[in-house]
Amino acid sequence: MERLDIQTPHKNYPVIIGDGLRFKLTEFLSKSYSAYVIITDDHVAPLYLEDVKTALSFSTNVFDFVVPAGETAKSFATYKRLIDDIVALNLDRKSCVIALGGGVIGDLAGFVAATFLRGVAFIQMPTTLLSHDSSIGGKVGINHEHGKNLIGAFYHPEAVLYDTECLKTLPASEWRSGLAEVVKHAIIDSPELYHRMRQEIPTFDAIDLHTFAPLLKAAMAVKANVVANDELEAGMRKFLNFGHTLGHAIEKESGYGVLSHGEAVAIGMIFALRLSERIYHIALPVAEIIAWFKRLSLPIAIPKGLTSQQLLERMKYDKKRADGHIVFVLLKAIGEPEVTPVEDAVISNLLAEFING
Ligand SMILES: O=C(O)C(=O)C[C@@H](O)[C@H](O)[C@H](O)COP(=O)(O)O
Repeated sequence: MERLDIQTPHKNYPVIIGDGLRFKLTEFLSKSYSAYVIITDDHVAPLYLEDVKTALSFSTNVFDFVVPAGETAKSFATYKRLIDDIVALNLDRKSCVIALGGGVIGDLAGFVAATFLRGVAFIQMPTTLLSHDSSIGGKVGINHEHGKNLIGAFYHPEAVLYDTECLKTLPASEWRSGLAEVVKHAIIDSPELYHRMRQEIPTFDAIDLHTFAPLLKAAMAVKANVVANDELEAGMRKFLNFGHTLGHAIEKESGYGVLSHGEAVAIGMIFALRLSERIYHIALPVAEIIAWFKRLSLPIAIPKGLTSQQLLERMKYDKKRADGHIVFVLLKAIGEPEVTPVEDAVISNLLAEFING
């Protein structure tokens, strides 16, 4: 079992990583709660919900809510349904929400926890590779018709319990999605971690959980360190958004679920690398990264049918925008991200080239 400690000005909490944590969940609860509300989805529920309920069987107040799997669950409609059902239970403020699932469930359940009775305790139990990222740092929320994650809060969990046994049942598409964020953490962190990952995960087929586990922990440590230094995204936390400015626009414009979050971020990273070269007049190892992404089965091109105008307009809703400009996380070198406003015309020209070539 491994442990990372997240320390922020507002909250300290542990991230526990290990096999079979769902069976011993109570060992990691720092206190008991008046009720437990498990929120999960219809892919995860048949696999792991009963295990978690069994671990909580000492309590007579355990409730579970199962939502449809996928990004579309991060909606006002699903949020309202959950809040209506939870309010009807007449629970008190000593209740605890448990998010059992991937990034969508963590964001949605976390937003329910942050807003029900102005905030109740919340535990993240990530079950996917992607949620190595989203479960840490307290970003919770839902999507809006204008874009991803536009409604939300910073609301930390009491603990993150990452049962790595759940990764064994993940489909390949979920592995790809999570892999993109693992790789992102290396690219923004340091040449050392980037080279280590390139060597140790040369291809998608070469991944085995045993050798991958230390890399996953290294990616989580990058995230933990950034969050500890900039809890509310006033500065360096924006670096974690590398690839997301275009990635979120692609996800939204192609229709949630067509590409996974990680796949859209992979394309966004390639675009941000090209934009970095253009704006800073530097050479980055873009060809090397493209070749690596291809071996990892990650997409590198904008899906057919999307136009530069459409993506530009969508990016205008990005949360990083400032003073009328779309803001990108660019790279001066591997491990040297920088937050930079970019003129619409520059984005638009490169998008057109990216789409056509
Ligand atoms: O935790 C963060 O900060 C991140 O930006 C991590 C991202 O990888 C993650 O996808 C996040 O949900 C995006 O946040 P948003 O603020 O752009 O909605």
